[in-house]
Amino acid sequence: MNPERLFVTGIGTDVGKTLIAAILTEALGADYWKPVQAGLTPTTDSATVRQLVTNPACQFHPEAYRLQLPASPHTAAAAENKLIRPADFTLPQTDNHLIVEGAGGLLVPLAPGFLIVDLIAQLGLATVVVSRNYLGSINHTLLTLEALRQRGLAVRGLIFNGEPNPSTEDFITQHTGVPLLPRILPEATVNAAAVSRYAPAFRAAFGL
Ligand SMILES: Nc1ncnc2c1ncn2[C@@H]1O[C@H](COP(=O)(O)OP(=O)(O)OP(=O)(O)O)[C@@H](O)[C@H]1O
Ligand SMILES: C[C@H](N)[C@H](N)CCCCCC(=O)O
Ligand SMILES: [Mg+2]
Repeated sequence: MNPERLFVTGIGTDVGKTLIAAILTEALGADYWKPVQAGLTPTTDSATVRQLVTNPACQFHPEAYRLQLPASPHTAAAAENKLIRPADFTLPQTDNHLIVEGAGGLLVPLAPGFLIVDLIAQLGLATVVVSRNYLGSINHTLLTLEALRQRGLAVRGLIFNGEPNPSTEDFITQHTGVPLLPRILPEATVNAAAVSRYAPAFRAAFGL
């Protein structure tokens, strides 16, 4: 069976990509890679996923760029007199399933003329899109899905995270025809137990 190689993107920053990357990593027993980490304190996304995952099959690959400033990666890089180079991004060597987490949303800049969406295309990965409900999230979700469609990039599934909103979710689903993966509810505590609870539904969704 071909391993799943998925890029977790979202409709913006703070929508739950790291939580969902942890759930996918746990569910598939996958490797995890965050190519660009902007902001190192209080913690990194890779360290967070490490804490949330208990499946011993999971391996963690080092970031290509670790930048101090919690800002857009192009800004965080400039603050350290660095320029992010597309050639520095090559997929980690593994035969395992691989979950890759972006930074912010799809059109976040890494360098002049090089956005997160260009990185997805360069790596040749299918996407998982995370949407979180807030007023304005319909527009952000449709724009994200349209940008992927225009570039011919595959969507393995859309995940609604947080407080459900049936009217919003039904419109997005019907308008785009995008496949859905299991939804994530608001969790009182984001911890390994919560991640483990969602893993079986995701294993089933991936036919595992
Ligand atoms: N379903 C949920 N229930 C409770 N808290 C959540 C849920 N989803 C996300 N959070 C919390 O919301 C915050 C932002 O989530 P997360 O860090 O996963 O966002 P992100 O999309 O990965 O952001 P970034 O662009 O910085 O990588 C975190 O504190 C996370 O624990
Ligand atoms: C610092 C933050 N948590 C993310 N790592 C980067 C978010 C970049 C957003 C840029 C933008 O869309 O304006
Ligand atoms: Mg994250």
